Amino acid sequence: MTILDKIIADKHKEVALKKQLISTRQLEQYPLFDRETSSLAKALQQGSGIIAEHKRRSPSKSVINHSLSVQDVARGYETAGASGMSVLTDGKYFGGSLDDLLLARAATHFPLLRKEFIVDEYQILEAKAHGADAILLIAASLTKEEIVSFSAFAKALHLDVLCESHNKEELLKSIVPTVDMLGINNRNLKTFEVSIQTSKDLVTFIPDDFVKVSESGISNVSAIKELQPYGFEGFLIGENFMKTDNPGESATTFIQQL
Ligand SMILES: O=C(O)c1ccccc1NCC(=O)[C@H](O)[C@H](O)COP(=O)(O)O
Repeated sequence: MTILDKIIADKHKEVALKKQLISTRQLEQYPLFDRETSSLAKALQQGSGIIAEHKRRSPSKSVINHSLSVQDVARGYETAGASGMSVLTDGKYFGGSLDDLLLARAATHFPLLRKEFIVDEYQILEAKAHGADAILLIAASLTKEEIVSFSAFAKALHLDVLCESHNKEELLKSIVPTVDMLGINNRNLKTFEVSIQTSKDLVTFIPDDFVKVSESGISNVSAIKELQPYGFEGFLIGENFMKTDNPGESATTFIQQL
């Protein structure tokens, strides 16, 4: 069983429990549910292309940073000129929560991605109700039919969709018209090794009408300069910023060098 299998098995149980407490109808009545969203895909094309992540810990790094307030991190990223922010909302493996998303929303106006392991439409409603502009779909844990239906559901709520892959098979099943951004995740989930070569190898299979995003293991500006000629317009960066005392300041220095 891989770490992703474990996370997904837990996620199914978590969603089933939550549904007993808060119905989809109640989620639709949350004040933020009717908020007008902004497009993360467009922001990537028009700005720095950096999606800066809030990430306290992860299966590959037990502690990254637990001492910061999410609203300070969010404000710092927005001021730095990031095109958007990824907010991890998984609690068990990443130390995140939907409250993090809500606080990041309250502190900023730029596009927010709910970074979650989505297995059910319910989580897409939660994303919208807590102020997200975009959701992540992980091809490794979804069927093609689920990618089609979840992305269509998100688009109907005016949320952008980033669908991420680790290999060619996952990428090919992610090529769906209701997906806006196709992400290549550079982290091998069996070994946790990261290599931006994965992005370079797989990008040839991405049609030009999708925004191309490279994710994970980006730790310097030269990686971005290497990836841009391959057509990447989005770059998801977590640990490199979050491991510092001031992620916003780190993002500022990084973006100024682009
Ligand atoms: O980061 C992990 O260890 C991880 C393990 C299992 C599933 C997903 C995982 N990470 C999620 C991400 O995709 C990254 O947080 C994101 O791309 C940023 O990566 P990085 O810049 O390397 O922190």
